[in-house]
Amino acid sequence: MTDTTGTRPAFDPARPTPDATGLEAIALTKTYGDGPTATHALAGVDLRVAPGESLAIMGPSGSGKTTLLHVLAGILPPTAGTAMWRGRSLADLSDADRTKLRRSEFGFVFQSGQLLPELPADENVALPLMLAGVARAEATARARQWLAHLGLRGMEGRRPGELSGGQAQRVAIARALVGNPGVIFADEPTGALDQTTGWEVMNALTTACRAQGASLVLVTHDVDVAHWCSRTIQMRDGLVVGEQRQVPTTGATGTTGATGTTGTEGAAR
Ligand SMILES: Nc1ncnc2c1ncn2[C@@H]1O[C@H](COP(=O)(O)OP(=O)(O)OP(=O)(O)O)[C@@H](O)[C@H]1O
Repeated sequence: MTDTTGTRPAFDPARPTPDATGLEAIALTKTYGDGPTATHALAGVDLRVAPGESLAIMGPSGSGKTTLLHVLAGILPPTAGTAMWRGRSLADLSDADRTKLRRSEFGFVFQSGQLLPELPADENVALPLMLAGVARAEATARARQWLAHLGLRGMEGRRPGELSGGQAQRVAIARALVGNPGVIFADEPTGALDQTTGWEVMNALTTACRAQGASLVLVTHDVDVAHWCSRTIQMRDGLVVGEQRQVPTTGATGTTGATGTTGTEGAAR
């Protein structure tokens, strides 16, 4: 399948490329503005996230974490370099195909506020399926299954304002996963929650990602949250400056993650 120019492969979720490799960033840079006020948010990031891998992105405020997440997810275009999903450069896709890819292959969980306040939980979760063309009855049935799976049986009809912060985040997780995406992008998903609720949400998020075989890319300031992932990278001034692999925390054992090896400069590939 090609785009209207006949030169560019269009995204076709039914036909992943044979060398499908998950997410990849090659020499990514992102500059906001220009001239003397330009901000170099990403200064050359190389990164791979394997299928099914969970990656935490940490670093001081302003180090480029959210920018990296947004460029990897195709929300923001890079200034230079390449962001790839399953061997395809996101920049090579038309806007329509990039939107299609985000809807079908990527799921998103943000700190808060991403649910539509006027819709009940089941309709919030069903929405991405309906946008992808799934009939309402089937979309709602699948949404309710996910809500039950995440411990929200009986809350399908509640609007976001009638849910606790942790319950609302689990609805958001259900919405992110209902379309069976290959990767979940999460930006401070527990940032608005207390520690206990944050633990429950991370348990739900990582368990669901593992069950689906989805990768997880998570931005956090909280080392305990990062420990739910199998790898952590540290960013500073738009660069990856360190990396640890770790045994992730799992709710099944209740253990916190133990750091395995500690990487050094630019060790993210
Ligand atoms: N839309 C924008 N326009 C201009 N500069 C921006 C924009 N978004 C981010 N920046 C700047 O880019 C740099 C990186 O921002 P980014 O939000 O990626 O950092 P971060 O590590 O996620 O920060 P935080 O932990 O505070 O959320 C910062 O200096 C920020 O001020």
